[in-house]
Parts: sequence; C-alpha cells; structure tokens
Amino acid sequence: MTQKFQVPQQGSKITVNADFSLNVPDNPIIPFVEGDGTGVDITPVMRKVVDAAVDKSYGGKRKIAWMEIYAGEKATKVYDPDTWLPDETVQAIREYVVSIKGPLTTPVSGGIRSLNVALRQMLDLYVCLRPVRYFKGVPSPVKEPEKTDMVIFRENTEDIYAGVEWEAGSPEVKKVIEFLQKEMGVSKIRFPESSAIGVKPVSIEGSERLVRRAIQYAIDNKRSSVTLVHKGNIMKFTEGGFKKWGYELAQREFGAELLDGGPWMKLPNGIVIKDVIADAFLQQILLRPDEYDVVATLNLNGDYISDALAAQVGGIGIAPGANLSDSVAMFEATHGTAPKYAGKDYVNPGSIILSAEMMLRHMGWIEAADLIVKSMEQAINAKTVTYDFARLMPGATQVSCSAFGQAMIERM
Ligand SMILES: NC(=O)C1=CN([C@@H]2O[C@H](COP(=O)(O)OP(=O)(O)OC[C@H]3O[C@@H](n4cnc5c(N)ncnc54)[C@H](OP(=O)(O)O)[C@@H]3O)[C@@H](O)[C@H]2O)C=CC1
Ligand SMILES: O=C(O)CCC(=O)C(=O)O
Ligand SMILES: [Mg+2]
Repeated sequence: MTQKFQVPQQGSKITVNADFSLNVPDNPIIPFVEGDGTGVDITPVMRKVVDAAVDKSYGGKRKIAWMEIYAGEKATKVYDPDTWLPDETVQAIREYVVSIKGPLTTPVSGGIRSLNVALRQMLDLYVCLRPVRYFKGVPSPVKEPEKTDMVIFRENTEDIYAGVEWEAGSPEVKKVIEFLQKEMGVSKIRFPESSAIGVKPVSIEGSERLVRRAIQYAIDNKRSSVTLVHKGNIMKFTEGGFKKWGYELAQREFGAELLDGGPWMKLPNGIVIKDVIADAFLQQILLRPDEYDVVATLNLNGDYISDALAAQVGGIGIAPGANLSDSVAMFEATHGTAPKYAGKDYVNPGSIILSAEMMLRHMGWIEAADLIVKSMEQAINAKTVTYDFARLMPGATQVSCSAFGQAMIERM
C-alpha cells in the first residue's frame, strides 16, 4: 500500500542517542493525530498556539514541520472502513520519536478495543506521565487548590487495562472458568454460568521500570516524595507485588533505607518513598494534597486518579499528559473525545496545549514552553476562558475553543 501521509519537505527527523538524549533539528518533523470528537476543535488550536510560541521565542530560527498521520475515525476514511490504526501510523510515531495526538473514541462494551491503549502497548510507552498543578485563577471545587501539585507516573502497558478478557456466555469464557475451577481449584466465582472474566497481569519488570522512572524524576526535579499507590491488601500478588517490588527497587538501585522501622523508606538525598492504599489515597488527596508529590501507580488506578486530581485543580480541560518509552514520546490530553461538543468550537483546548508544552520541554525548547504557560496564565487571569471555567467563574468572558487559543497568542 502507498503511504497516505505527506512527509514535509522542509523538515528533518528528531533522532535519539544511545543514552536516550535527543538530537532536535531546528525544523523537526512532528507527527500529529487530529483525534476523534473534539479533536477537530482542539488540535488545530494547539498547533496555532505552538507555532506562535515557537516563532516568538526563536524569531523564525526554529519551526515545527507538522505531519498529519491518521488513527481512529479519520483513518477509516483515509484508508478503508476497517483500518482504525494503520501500521504506518504506528511506525511514524516510532520513527519520528516525538509526536502528539488528539483523543480517540473507544466504544463501551462491544466494538473495537481502545486505540489509545493499543498505541501504548505496540510502542511500549510504559509511562503515562500526568503532571497536575494549579493555575492561579482557575475555578476549583477545593478551598486551597494550590496545595495540589503532583506528578502521576501511571504504568501504561499492563494490568486489567491490557484488555485480556472474555465475554460472558462465550465458549472462551467457559473454557477459562472450567480451567480455573478444575485445574486451579478456584471455588469463588459467584455466578460461573454468566460471568465474564478479565485477567490482571502485573509483572516485576513492568512495575520496576515504572517505579524507576518515577524515582529518577523525583531526584532530577528535586521533589520530596514518591508514593506507591496500590490496592495490595486485596489484590496481594498484583497490586501488592507492585508495592513490594517498588520498595525493593528503591533500596537496591537508589540506596533507600527504612524510615522509622519501615515500610516507608528514605533516599540518601532525603526523598521519602512511601505507599498508600488506593481508596485511602483518593480521600487523602482531597483532604491533605500537600502530603503527596510524585505518585507511581498501576494502569487502572492511574486512570481514575488522573481525572480525580485534574478535577481538584479545575477539571480535565487543562490536564496534560505524555506516553513515554525509553526513546519514544507521544503526548496527549488526559481527557477523551467529549462527543457531545464535537465540531462546535466550544471545549477547552488547554489540555492538549499543555501536552504540547510538555512536548516542547521534552525537546529542550524551554523558552517556547515557558511562553505557553505564561500566556495561558495571563488569559485565565484576564478571565477570558472557555465554558468549563466560565460556568464556575463569576465575571468571566466565555470564549470559544479557537478564541481561547487566540487570547493566548495575543498575550505572548
Ligand atoms: N486518551 C484518549 O484518547 C482518551 C479517550 N477517551 C474516549 O473518549 C470518549 C468519551 O469519553 P468520556 O468518558 O465522555 O470522557 P471525556 O473526557 O471525553 O469527557 C467527559 C467530560 O469531561 C469534560 N471535558 C472533556 N474534554 C474537555 C475539554 N477539552 N474541555 C472542557 N471539558 C472537557 C466534559 O465535561 P462536561 O460534560 O461537564 O462539560 C465531558 O463531558 C470515550 O470513547 C473514551 O473511551 C477517554 C479518555 C482518554
Ligand atoms: O482509551 C480510552 O478510550 C480511554 C483511555 C483513558 O481514559 C486514559 O488513558 O485516561
Ligand atoms: Mg482516563
């Protein structure tokens, strides 16, 4: 099949060195996936804002050569009705090293499995990095939102999220149940005739590489603690394993020592390694958010925690993220396609813009990244905001998705 996307003439590839540092040319080719639903609204605004920030910061010396690649509904139109995630899209994300994507729809119950999850698994993007911080002036449901300043490291390739499951009533699930009952002695499946079954794989390697990245991040960014969030009291070998392997790694690779007899630990530089059970964590982040800093957790917990923490600082309209392997980085918003608002130029583009801000920082284009943060802070300060903030912000001027991007550009 001939390649469906156009490689820009003017740009060149970002490359990776043996130590995983990047060589970023002045005109890097950055692949982007527009995304389904509100992707058509937020992705073009993100590109405009990024182009303006780069132009203002480097006076034309640097410029991104955007390259559209396809996934989701748009891929079914560009390729054929059954092609949701073309091989060449996956290959481009791998080859061009740094990319950004809009949200992709996953139907509930039947239909295709998540393309987002598939991308993370196929490219082994094992870290889902989601920083959560407060922007002054953003309306929040908590009294002191500025106390929430956490960086989530969510394991991105394993867990019940990996999608190993069988439908109720299927011949496959019957086989699995029979195996569990007859060969594994499982007697606790409450309704064996009508159960669907899912499997939760959690490995030592998968847990260790995630916790390693979280601890290294805490060290590099002078953070105060790393908290392992798990449900290890109930799921002893999977979530409990994650906690155990996390502590062991901290001790073995980072020289952590027991704190007051354990189980909490302390690194030689004072960073505390601790753990908390997931349900308790979800109430403590509301009551005492300042006790948490870097958070390392499994895939499903991380999904829930991301949206919950985002709400504390104003909602998923400004919650950015990155999916990372050792070499490849694919940036994306925390939120989904918000289908009811699709194509209405209505939603907040802040989340994908801040994901692009993370991308620029990752590329070492710090000045442009800083300019994005500054202009967003100023637009919010001027109470020029999209519906999600305006409905909670007395005296705000509600603007469209594209007008919010424009308001940022005017403040650069
Ligand atoms: N990485 C990805 O691509 C992701 C994809 N998805 C997929 O997206 C689809 C829809 O999922 P759903 O559960 O509705 O979750 P969404 O995150 O798409 O939307 C939930 C709610 O969040 C608010 N919201 C979402 N985006 C924005 C934005 N840009 N600005 C302001 N508010 C926003 C809206 O709240 P309100 O109604 O209050 O205005 C919206 O109704 C599903 O198919 C899901 O699988 C979900 C998450 C991530
Ligand atoms: O893949 C999806 O559709 C949902 C993913 C999601 O909610 C997330 O990664 O935060
Ligand atoms: Mg989610």
